[in-house]
Amino acid sequence: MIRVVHRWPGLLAGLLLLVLSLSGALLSLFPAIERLSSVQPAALSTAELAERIQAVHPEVEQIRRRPSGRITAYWSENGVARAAAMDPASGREIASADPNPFERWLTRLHRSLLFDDAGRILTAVGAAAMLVLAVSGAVLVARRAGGWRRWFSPLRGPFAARLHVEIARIAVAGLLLSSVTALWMSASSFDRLLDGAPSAVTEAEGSGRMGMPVADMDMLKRTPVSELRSLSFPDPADAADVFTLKTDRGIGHLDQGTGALLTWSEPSAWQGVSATLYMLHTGRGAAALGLILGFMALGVPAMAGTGFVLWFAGRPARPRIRGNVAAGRAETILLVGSEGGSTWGFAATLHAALSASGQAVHAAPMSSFEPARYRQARRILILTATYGDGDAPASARGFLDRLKSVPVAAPVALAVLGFGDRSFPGYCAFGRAVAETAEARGWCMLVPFMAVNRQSPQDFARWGRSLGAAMGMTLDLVHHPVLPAVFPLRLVSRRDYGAEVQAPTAILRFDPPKPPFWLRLPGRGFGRFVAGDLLGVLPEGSAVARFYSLASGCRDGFIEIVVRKHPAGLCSGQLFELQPGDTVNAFLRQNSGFHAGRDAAPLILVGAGTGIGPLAGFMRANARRRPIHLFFGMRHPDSDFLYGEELEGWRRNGQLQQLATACSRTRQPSYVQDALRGEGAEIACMVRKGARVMVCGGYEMAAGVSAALADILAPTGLTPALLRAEGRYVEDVF
Ligand SMILES: Cc1cc2nc3c(=O)[nH]c(=O)nc-3n(C[C@H](O)[C@H](O)[C@H](O)COP(=O)(O)O)c2cc1C
Repeated sequence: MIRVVHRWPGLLAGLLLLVLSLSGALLSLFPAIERLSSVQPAALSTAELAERIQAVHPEVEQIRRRPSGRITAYWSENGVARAAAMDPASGREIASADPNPFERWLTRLHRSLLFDDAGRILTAVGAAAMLVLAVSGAVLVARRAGGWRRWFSPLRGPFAARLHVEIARIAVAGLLLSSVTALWMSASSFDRLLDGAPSAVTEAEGSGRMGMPVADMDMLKRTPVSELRSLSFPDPADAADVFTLKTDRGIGHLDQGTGALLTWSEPSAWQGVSATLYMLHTGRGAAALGLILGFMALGVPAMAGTGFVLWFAGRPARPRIRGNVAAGRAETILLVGSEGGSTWGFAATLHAALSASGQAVHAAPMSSFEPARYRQARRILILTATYGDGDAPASARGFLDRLKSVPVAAPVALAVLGFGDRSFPGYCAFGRAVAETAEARGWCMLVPFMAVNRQSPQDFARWGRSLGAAMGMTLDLVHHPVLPAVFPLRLVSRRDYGAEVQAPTAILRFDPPKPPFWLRLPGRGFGRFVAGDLLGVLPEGSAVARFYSLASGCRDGFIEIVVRKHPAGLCSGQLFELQPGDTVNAFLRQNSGFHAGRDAAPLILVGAGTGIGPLAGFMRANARRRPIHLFFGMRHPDSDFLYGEELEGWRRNGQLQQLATACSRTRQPSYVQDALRGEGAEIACMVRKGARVMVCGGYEMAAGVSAALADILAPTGLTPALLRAEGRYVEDVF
């Protein structure tokens, strides 16, 4: 919803906002230039200033001081009205008082688009659109960063999206201030607010006398020029006329014969607020702030450009769902938990099938779960993937906690379909946890939980049939998976290991693809990556990708993975056949849960076999020499010591502090968990001091490492579960 609120004002008012922001940024320069070029009188009183100017121009009618300090005098000469900027020290003219024609034109453009009232209404609409964009944009930035406190946390994603958010982070405060003050000024220019003109000065009887020199008038002597706004002189032919003095503190009338203060009125609170808002918007009186706001306004063209690119590029990972009914009107609520987008494709197929049978269906991410909004709902269908160790995918964050806390919506039945991969130990574990929690909370289940393996259209169709039966209808779900956008990667080198120990393994290095700039800008390129992210490889003859942890980051200039050949593995078999120059179709998937991070905390890396891949990437990227202890398990050092030479080099130059190996096919077989126990005291000490543990490898190895670590940490009162909760124990397990 908030995204829609952000998108449409931006698209509709984009051009108007460009004109307003660019003209505003240019206008912000004038108060600063004027301030620099004005002579600032030192401790001068209004009486002295008026006397000096009157000495040169006896017919002076008014003296004005601008917030920049510039003094302008107005007088008539032979019946002709004259005005000039004056030197307060000499009372002489120093420059023309006429505003720069370009400034005048720019001001009219900014205030009214060179039209009158219609233009002013349009600029007010522009200011309102800017306010909506700034508020919704701030909420979106906070969401993306993971909370308001993480406002400046590092970003990932397409270049255009990152640039858009980076600029917004800096500019949003200025844009909020500019749009609120602009709205106030528009409203007051239409007399909507109570500021109006300064409160009327009541006429007071003067003495009827004339001729007192300005230099002798007490009130003028007591008013420093720095507080002066204007001083109007009385008509020399009219004894009843008075001096009018306007200062920062109020307005008064002075008797021209005695200098006595006849009336005095101070500005109301509204006028005070109005003057402050005017100053904040124009920078008149606060030139430095004006320059800062002007600079922030320059972010608007950049954000408009990147915002348009993002809108135009759309979200390729998520298919468009046509005819999505509002949550409050739908009988069927379809909640989707997805990270890579493929589950959204299944949801779109289900949505289309149910809509075709006349149902009103609302599809939304699981993170938006809000039963109170589902006023007409009769059923909630949940389609969700599983990630990591039974974790929720990105669009389902917080769902389980919410399910546990909201009251059960009695007439609404629920069904859960899990998407996963049987090769993971926690097969569809998150979907299963959702179904179990719902049942335990007392939700009525429409059909029992079912799992879809590797995005199987057959599994999906089977679930559709049982769902249809429960709903008393025929539901044929024919799903054609949408293939991810893949890039051909060219193999540049390969190193083979492990044949002698029945573990054929290869380190494959590919050239990174270089799609053209116009594809990269909206995020349709290969993307930026670091070690620990995933390479999705699409084998020939299959629509389902296999994922490999990356052993390199984009700064290395190549893409590297470690592959073990499985006896009947389609993908590993094809990868193993590759020779330099051959290509494979692949795409990038971020895996932020398994990044080494940029902090200086020591790392304890534990890996076996191909699990060394991302760990090698962490060491290669360890330019700052943070302490890294590696525990590496292999079969035999003569056969599958992956990265053996590099490890030696990294140890020599400090990128790796300590290496412990365990070999399972030597005369004294040992495993990484044994190596860990061997150095238990040192590990416990490092963990107590803040070290982070990262484990990569097979499920059994990871289970053994977790058990060993539990024993090692027992005396310290810490457990792997506690460390996991703090993000100090992470696994990439396969
Ligand atoms: C990094 C990663 C971790 C995964 N972890 C699991 C898992 O623990 N259990 C499971 O059943 N499937 C796991 N899967 C498979 C996904 O759940 C499955 O491919 C799903 O269809 C992806 O849906 P999505 O594209 O909508 O995110 C994992 C996939 C990846 C890429």
